[in-house]
Amino acid sequence: MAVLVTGGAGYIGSHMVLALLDAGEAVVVVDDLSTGFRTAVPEAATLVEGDFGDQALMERTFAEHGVDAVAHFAARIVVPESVSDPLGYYLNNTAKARNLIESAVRAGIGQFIFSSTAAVYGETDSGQVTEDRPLKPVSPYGRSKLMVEWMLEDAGRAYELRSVVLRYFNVAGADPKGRAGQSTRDATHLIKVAVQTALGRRKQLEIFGQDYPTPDGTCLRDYIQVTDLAQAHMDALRYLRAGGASLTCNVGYARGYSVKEVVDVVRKVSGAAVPAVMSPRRAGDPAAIVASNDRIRAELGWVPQHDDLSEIVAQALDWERRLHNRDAG
Ligand SMILES: NC(=O)c1ccc[n+]([C@@H]2O[C@H](COP(=O)([O-])OP(=O)(O)OC[C@H]3O[C@@H](n4cnc5c(N)ncnc54)[C@H](O)[C@@H]3O)[C@@H](O)[C@H]2O)c1
Ligand SMILES: O=c1ccn([C@@H]2O[C@H](COP(=O)(O)OP(=O)(O)O[C@H]3O[C@H](CO)[C@H](O)[C@H](O)[C@H]3O)[C@@H](O)[C@H]2O)c(=O)[nH]1
Repeated sequence: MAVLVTGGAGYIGSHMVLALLDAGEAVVVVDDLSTGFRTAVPEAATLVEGDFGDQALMERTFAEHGVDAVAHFAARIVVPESVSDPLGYYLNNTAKARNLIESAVRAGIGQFIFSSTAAVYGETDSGQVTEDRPLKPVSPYGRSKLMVEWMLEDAGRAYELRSVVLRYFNVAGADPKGRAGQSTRDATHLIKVAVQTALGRRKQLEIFGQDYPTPDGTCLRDYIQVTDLAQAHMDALRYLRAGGASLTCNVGYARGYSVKEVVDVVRKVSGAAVPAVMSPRRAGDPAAIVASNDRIRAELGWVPQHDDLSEIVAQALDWERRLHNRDAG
């Protein structure tokens, strides 16, 4: 038995690969290395370099490795890029996911875990978002993911396929043992940008908008640590293998931090000034988005271990230093 991880050379997928290997699972990664890194895949896992939408490749890989479950992470993930290249996003995130689901069904693989996103909700009020909230994504990225949720729902009714859809909130931090972290080139995520600024790799950071209807006028987000997120997938895998029915869950800590609060924590943890300038709002940013996590706790028994913004920032700083030393070396 093996678990197939698409996008396992990327930021979040590589943490899932570590969690699986730590649990003694056999792991096959399929990744085209478009934004991922060969070095992010440990030797104990098999890396197949290729496109997860290539049905011949996937069906061969499923058979060769005795795959019993798929964890599908691979995608394009930059919201503004999805606005300028929607068809590219619908191809990679939606059309190829359709092929992958079909390949899994043909191969008789009935267990599927899908990386969805809080972006499927669109604008919400500042309260906690429950999974049954109406879904009104405001970006092609969010829509490209929501269509995969629908395909899984419909395929689950028609075929022997059960899925857990995990809607991640804002993912941050790194493996506490320092084995993995976010290496994304030209990253746009707030915590990554802020720690790069703290370490002098960027001159300053921009705070996008300070006139939102939030306590300090900057956007509120729910920052979820990447190892806790990987654990949610491990809980989902156990649940599916035990025969659990298809399920959709948020993954977040049910607590929001403003952009200014995040920058202050980065200043405190790094001891650096972190120069920040006020900029206009960024297109497509909802004011506030915070998870309700009652369902994932109840249904999957998920218990977060790293719900501490200072710890998350310290991990991101540590990883950034390692990256720099590696590049410098
Ligand atoms: N980072 C976040 O805050 C966040 C939030 C919500 C949801 N997600 C979702 O989590 C998943 C992983 O995101 P990430 O932050 O690790 O991104 P990432 O860019 O680091 O990882 C994506 C991986 O998929 C690979 N890939 C892309 N297209 C491929 C293809 N056609 N065939 C094979 N491999 C392909 C890339 O090379 C990369 O290794 C994505 O599905 C994303 O939508 C991320
Ligand atoms: O340099 C920066 C970067 C970000 N921000 C602000 O910080 C907040 C968080 O922004 P990120 O870019 O870190 O994350 P997003 O909330 O835009 O989006 C992330 O979380 C979403 C779900 O909530 C999606 O899944 C998406 O893929 C993922 O990138 C936003 O208010 C943004 O405007 C800044 O002010 N300056």
